[in-house]
Amino acid sequence: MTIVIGVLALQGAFIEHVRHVERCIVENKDQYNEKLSVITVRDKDQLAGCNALVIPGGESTSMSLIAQRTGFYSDLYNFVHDPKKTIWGTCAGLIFLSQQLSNEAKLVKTLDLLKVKVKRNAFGRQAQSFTQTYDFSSFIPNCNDFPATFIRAPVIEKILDPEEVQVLCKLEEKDNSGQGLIVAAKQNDNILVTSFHPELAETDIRFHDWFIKEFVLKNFSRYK
Ligand SMILES: NC(=O)CC[C@H](N)C(=O)O
Repeated sequence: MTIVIGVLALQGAFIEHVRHVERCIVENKDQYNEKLSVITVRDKDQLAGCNALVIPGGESTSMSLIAQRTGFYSDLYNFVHDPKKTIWGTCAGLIFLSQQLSNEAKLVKTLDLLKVKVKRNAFGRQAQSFTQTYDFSSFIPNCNDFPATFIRAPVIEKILDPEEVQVLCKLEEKDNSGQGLIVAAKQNDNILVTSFHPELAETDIRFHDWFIKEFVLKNFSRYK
């Protein structure tokens, strides 16, 4: 049996995720206890064959509109709400998964999964995009120098259910209310979200490797 990781390919930076997962499979296969493959997902049939789904960065309004217009929204909704499935949303993917948006909420019909309130474009416009090295070693072993790219990135403003949602990374910068900016979190043990783009760290596959080991493989063995 092969575990299939799908990357939602309606819009946005999906190919970079596919390449990172492919590299993990080639370079780290000896460390994985199951066979893995990666596919792009554009329809119900492709989704049906997946154990995990990565929702990439891009534009959450477009992603949601395309999903609704193509009739794919309800299949996506059911997939992400199934605890047997493993989910990772980056940037627009995080927005698309969230329950509440604090700004421009009417523009995005979300998948209503992640129990948080999110602020879109929290760092400003495209020109304020940046890449910075962060220490993620509190949740990814030995990963103290990861280049994280933020592009019109959202932040998590509020955790709506602290029992289910755990903050993984909070930046020291503060928002208007003096809160640190939450840029990575997990819900239960099968849902990961990041404001930034680990798939844009050109030669660095540590984040994707950690997602595969910590989320995809563990969640698969939980329901085996
Ligand atoms: N890089 C990104 O995914 C940007 C997200 C975009 N600002 C949105 O609201 O969907």
